[in-house]
Amino acid sequence: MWERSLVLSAPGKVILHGEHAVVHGKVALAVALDLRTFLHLRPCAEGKVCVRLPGVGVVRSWDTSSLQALRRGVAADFDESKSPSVEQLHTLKEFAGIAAGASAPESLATLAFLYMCLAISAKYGDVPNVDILVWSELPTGAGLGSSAAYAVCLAAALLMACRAISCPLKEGESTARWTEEELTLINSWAFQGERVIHGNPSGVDNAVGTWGGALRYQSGKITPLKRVPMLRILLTNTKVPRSTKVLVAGVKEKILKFPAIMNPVLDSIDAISQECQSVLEAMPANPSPEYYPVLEELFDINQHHLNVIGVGHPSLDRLCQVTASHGLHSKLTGAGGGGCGITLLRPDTSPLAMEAAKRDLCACGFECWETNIGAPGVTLHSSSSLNAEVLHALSES
Ligand SMILES: Nc1ncnc2c1ncn2[C@@H]1O[C@H](COP(=O)(O)OP(=O)(O)O)[C@@H](O)[C@H]1O
Ligand SMILES: C[C@@](O)(CCOP(=O)(O)O)CC(=O)O
Ligand SMILES: [Mg+2]
Repeated sequence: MWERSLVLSAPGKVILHGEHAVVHGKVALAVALDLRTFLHLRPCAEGKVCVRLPGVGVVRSWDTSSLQALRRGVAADFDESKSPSVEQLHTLKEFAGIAAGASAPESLATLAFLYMCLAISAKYGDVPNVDILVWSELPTGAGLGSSAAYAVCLAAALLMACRAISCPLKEGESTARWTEEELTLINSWAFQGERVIHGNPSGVDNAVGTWGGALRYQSGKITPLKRVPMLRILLTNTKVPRSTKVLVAGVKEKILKFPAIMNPVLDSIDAISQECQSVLEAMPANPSPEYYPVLEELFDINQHHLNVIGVGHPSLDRLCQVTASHGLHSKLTGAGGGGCGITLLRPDTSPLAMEAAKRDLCACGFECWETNIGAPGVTLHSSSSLNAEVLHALSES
C-alpha cells in the first residue's frame, strides 16, 4: 500500500561517450552516479495535490477537482507512447500561470509535474491526492541528468499513487526495486517528463535513472554493459549554467545546415562509443595502466568532436587544459555548453597528482569531486534505511 509515507530515489548519470550523437540514433555509453534525487510521497488528506521542489523554488498546490477538470479538457490523447502536444502544454501553462515561452527551471519542473500527473492519472484512474517533495544531491542543469532523475522519481511515485505499479517494499526490508515490466513502464513515463523538459531527448538519461549500472543505449535499445571495470572518474562542475534543450536544438540546426560536414562527426562519435565499449568489456575488474592510453585518446578525440558540433565552452576548454597539465584527460559530459566535465583517473595516478589537479581546478572557480559509478537505478527506501542527510531534508520540509 502506498498510503503510508514513502521515499524513493533515482540516480544521476555520467555519459562516457555519445552525448548529442545519441539524439540522432548513435550509440551512447552511460553510467549511473552515486548522486541521487529523492522523492517523498505521502497522501494529501484534503483533496489536494501538493508539490514542493526546493531545488528550483517551487511550492504549489491545486485542488484535485480542478486538476480533474483540467484533465478532462486536455486528456483525450494522453499516452506514454505519444509526445506531449504543443496544445496540451499550452493549456497546462495557462492553468499554472506559466508564460508561453518560459524556460526557467521552476517553469519546466512545474510543467513536467503537471503533465505527468494528468497523463498518468488519465490512463490509470483518478488524480490521486498526493503530497510530493523532491530534493536532490545533483546539481541542476549541469549535465548529470538531474532532469531525468526528477522525471524517473515522478513517474515511479505517480504510477504507485495510481496503483499502476506495486509498492514492492516488504516489512523488514530496507530497499526494494520493481519488476522489469514495472521498470519499463516507469522508464516510458519518465521519458515523457524528459520530453516536457528537453523537447527532444534521446532517452538515455531516464534509462540510466531507471535501471542504473552501466549501459549502452541506441534508439531506445538498452543493453547493460557485460563488464564494467572499476573506473575512477573525477567530476568537475564548471558552474556555467546552460540548458540541455537549447544545446540539443542548436546541434540539430547545425546538422540541418551542414549535413555533409556534421553527419560524419556523429558517425565518428558513434565509432568512439563502440570502441570504448570493446575496451571496457575487455578490461579486467581492476585494470592495469596499459588499458588507459586508448581510453584517454578516445576522451580527447570526442572532446574535439563535441567542440565541432558546437557544444563546447571556454570553461570546458580551461578544464581540459588544467587537467592536461597534470597528465590527465578530460571531456565534457551531458549537454555541454558549461556544466560538468569528466576526467579519467588512472590506477597509477598518484594522490599527490590528483590533489594538485583538484587544487588548480578549484582555483578556476570549479567544484570537483571523485565519484563512484554504477549505482542502482530507481529504488524504494524504508525510512529506517535513509541516511542522516536524507532524514534531515525530510525533517526540514
Ligand atoms: N530536483 C529537482 N526538482 C525540480 N526540478 C528539477 C530538479 N532537478 C532537475 N529539475 C528540472 O530539470 C531541469 C534541468 O534539466 P537539464 O537542462 O536537462 O539539465 P540536467 O539534466 O543536465 O541537470 C531543471 O530546469 C528543472 O526543470
Ligand atoms: C545531450 C544529451 O545527449 C544528454 C543531455 O544530458 P543532460 O541533460 O545535460 O544531463 C541529450 C539526450 O541524450 O537527450
Ligand atoms: Mg537533462
